[in-house]
Amino acid sequence: MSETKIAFAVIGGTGLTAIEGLEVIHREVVHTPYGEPSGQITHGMIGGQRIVFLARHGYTHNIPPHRINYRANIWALHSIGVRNVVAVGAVGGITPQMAPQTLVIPNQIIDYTYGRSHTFFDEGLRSVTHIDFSQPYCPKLRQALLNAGKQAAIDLIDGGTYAATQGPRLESAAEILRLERDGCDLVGMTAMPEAALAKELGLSYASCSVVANWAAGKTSGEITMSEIHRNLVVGMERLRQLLKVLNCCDL
Ligand SMILES: CSC[C@H]1O[C@H](OP(=O)(O)O)[C@H](O)[C@@H]1O
Ligand code: HPA
Repeated sequence: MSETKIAFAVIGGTGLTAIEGLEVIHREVVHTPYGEPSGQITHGMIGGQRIVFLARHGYTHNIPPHRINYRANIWALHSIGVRNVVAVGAVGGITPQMAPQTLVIPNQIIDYTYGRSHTFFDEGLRSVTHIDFSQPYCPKLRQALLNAGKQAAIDLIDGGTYAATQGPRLESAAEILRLERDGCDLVGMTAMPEAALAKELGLSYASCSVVANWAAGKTSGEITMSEIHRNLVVGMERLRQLLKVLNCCDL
């Protein structure tokens, strides 16, 4: 375990395979009982704070959402002393306020994924353990992110329900209408089981979702990767400014 306290970990997704401006201290290989994480853990400094970074899809973005070893990633972060996890994810916007380039701090999740290794309580002495998941995201860490937004003058949407779909394909327009009827505001493919695994290990976990596109059927025409990447470039720069002032000291 590292000597200096880690203020928080960032799990980066699409559009965030590295944090520009992060002063890298070292990279650490961590093995876990659940297999290998998505890559090495990068230790560094941002805004005068010690943080770690892990690229969820790998540093070359070669692991699709349904094949990510979520258990290894969360276990690895926990094992090196991480207590606060900021999960960054690209999402499609479903409800009208969720326009491309917007940053959202979601407060709820609905899980539509299947076939993923989704729990640490699978076998052994504590196999029958049922964690409370009424608040999937840590309210204190969410508030810290919202405070950072105020401090850095970055508009953030406070709250929203994230639909976690299986992918890797995007959704049909009818699927998005169904998610909307279910009460979802955003759609992405990685919040589950990541959020639940973090909670099983007692980590504070919150997310900053960066809206990359209008979800399927919300505009005419197809969703293109070039549109997604263009919007993520803008959104991720705002995210970087947010991370610089994020204060997790009082959590
Ligand atoms: C069309 S991009 C879809 C891809 O991007 C998101 O990844 P992440 O959540 O890791 O930023 C989404 O969940 C999909 O995996
Ligand atoms: O429209 C989307 N659907 C699912 N995941 C996504 N990640 C970015 N955009 C989307």
